[in-house]
Amino acid sequence: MSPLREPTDHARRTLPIASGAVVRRHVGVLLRDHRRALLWVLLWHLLAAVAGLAGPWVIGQVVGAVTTGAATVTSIDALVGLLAAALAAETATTWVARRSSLVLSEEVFARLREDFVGSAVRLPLSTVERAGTGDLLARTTNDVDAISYVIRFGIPTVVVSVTTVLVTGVATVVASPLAALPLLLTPLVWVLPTRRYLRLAGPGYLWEHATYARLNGVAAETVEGAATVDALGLQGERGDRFAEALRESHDAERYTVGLRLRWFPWLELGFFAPVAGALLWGGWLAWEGVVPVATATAVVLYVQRLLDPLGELVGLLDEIQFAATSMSRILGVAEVPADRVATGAVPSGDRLEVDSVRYAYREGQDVLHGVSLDLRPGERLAVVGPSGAGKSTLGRLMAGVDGPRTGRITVGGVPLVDLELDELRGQVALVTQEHHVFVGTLADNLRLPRPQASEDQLREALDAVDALDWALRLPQGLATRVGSGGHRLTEAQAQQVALARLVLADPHTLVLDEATSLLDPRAARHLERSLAAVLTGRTVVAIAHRLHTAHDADRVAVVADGRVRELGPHEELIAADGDYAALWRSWRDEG
Ligand SMILES: Nc1ncnc2c1ncn2[C@@H]1O[C@H](COP(=O)(O)OP(=O)(O)OP(=O)(O)O)[C@@H](O)[C@H]1O
Repeated sequence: MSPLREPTDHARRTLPIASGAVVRRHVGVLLRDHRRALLWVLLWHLLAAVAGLAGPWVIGQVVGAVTTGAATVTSIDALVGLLAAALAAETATTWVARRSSLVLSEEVFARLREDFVGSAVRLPLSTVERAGTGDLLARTTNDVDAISYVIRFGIPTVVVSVTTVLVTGVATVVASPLAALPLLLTPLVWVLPTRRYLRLAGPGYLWEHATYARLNGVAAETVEGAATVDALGLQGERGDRFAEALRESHDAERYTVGLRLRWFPWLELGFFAPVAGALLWGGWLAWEGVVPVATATAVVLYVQRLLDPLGELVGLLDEIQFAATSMSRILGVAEVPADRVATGAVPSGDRLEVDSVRYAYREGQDVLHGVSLDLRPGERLAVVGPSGAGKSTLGRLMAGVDGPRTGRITVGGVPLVDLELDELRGQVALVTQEHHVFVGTLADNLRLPRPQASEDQLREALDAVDALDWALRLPQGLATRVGSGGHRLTEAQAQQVALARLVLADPHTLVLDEATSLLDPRAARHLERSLAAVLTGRTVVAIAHRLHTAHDADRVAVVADGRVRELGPHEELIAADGDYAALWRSWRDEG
């Protein structure tokens, strides 16, 4: 039983899957947008199929002439000449037809891929985090590959096969409706098993795809966390997870292979029954003199000509079914609702305000319960509290990464989620330990927040974070390629690049979440200097996991159980002798 018929927690948390109707509509739009090219492709294939009809007809005439004794050398020569001309015409039209359908499928695939990339890069961060990278990775790789195969090879084959089957089928019936009767055997044998197969294959393939997503997720997580796996000796545990994900994939593949195995024998029967029927029935009709030998021969050859295209079509039906589920997964990415809608409102001032904010990662489980905070421009606010209290969540909301479930977080009176992302990043930014260096030059990496920044501005930003020296010493200076496969930057250098980007983005408010805690102490001290340079003159919310940073702040907010318990300057909170004073004493005593 496929687990997707009863959605599991995993299935609920993955990205959406588009319905069959959406997939059909989208395919309709794709075909409509390429209808001119499609019409040409159909026309060429039609010509090729018509040219292909001449062969069996000529052979039928030769057999008829020989068996009735009416053959002369001249008439046979003329027929063979006709056969050669028909073959040449078929070859030429088939070549043109195949070429035009390959060009069409490449265009359709390119469009689909561009649409998908467009939706994928617009996905809200919180959605990607909740779904895990595995699901998105599987959609970008396995699903795109499955569709690519069907579009590149499937569309041309379907067009060729359908036109050949239709044209040849019509020619068979026109040649002799009576001799063509065995053609009916195919649908008779196919209908029921194929309906059953198609009904079960859709959910089966969806399940199979979901298991690939899990497998990709486990693989990506293991590679990303390789150092942790090594340090904590988690090889066994990761191995077990792989085994479990593989087992599920194996079960899903077994299920779909089982479906195919039960369907294929009926297909085979449907192929060969009309050929055998046409031979026996046509032979008998000719023997009895009901139809001429030439016609019976042509009909048998026509029916036999149907075998290849029908075989291709049926083989593809399975691939198309598989690709249709991939298509639902790819189109599903576009169904994720935007987590912000820019209203065009312009903030008046730099004041960040948090008003009665609630937030839940999972429905019905709030982790922030009505938080309110008013940041004074230029101040430094430390947010402290026990682990799991909601500090990082509050930080993400204050930086506009996620929107609150209820309540408002505004800058200059405008909710953060009403701002364009570019505009938002110029107002407030989150600084974490994650600092990805993208593949490209160092200058490309620095220009991400400000594509128009001049070389001098890049140097100034690097200088501000004390990184200009090493940057200029790189093999090609700022033009050095960095990121995966390029010049390797150290952790501290990568963090400095991230800080220099902040200088270029120039937000008035920064939310710092444990910015330096993963570095070795020497690098951390150096980085703290760089960080201090970036912080100067800005409003700062520091998610303080070590209390000494709280001591230096203008005000301290104590967060516990998703609520702000205390708020005020360090000295005042100590004097009040509440939660903060207790935390402070225990930290000082440990120190
Ligand atoms: N991505 C997530 N999905 C579901 N729950 C989450 C997620 N991130 C955090 N939580 C939960 O939200 C609550 C608040 O977590 P948060 O990380 O904000 O606390 P914190 O005070 O920053 O803790 P720490 O100091 O340990 O980082 C915790 O109960 C945590 O388990």
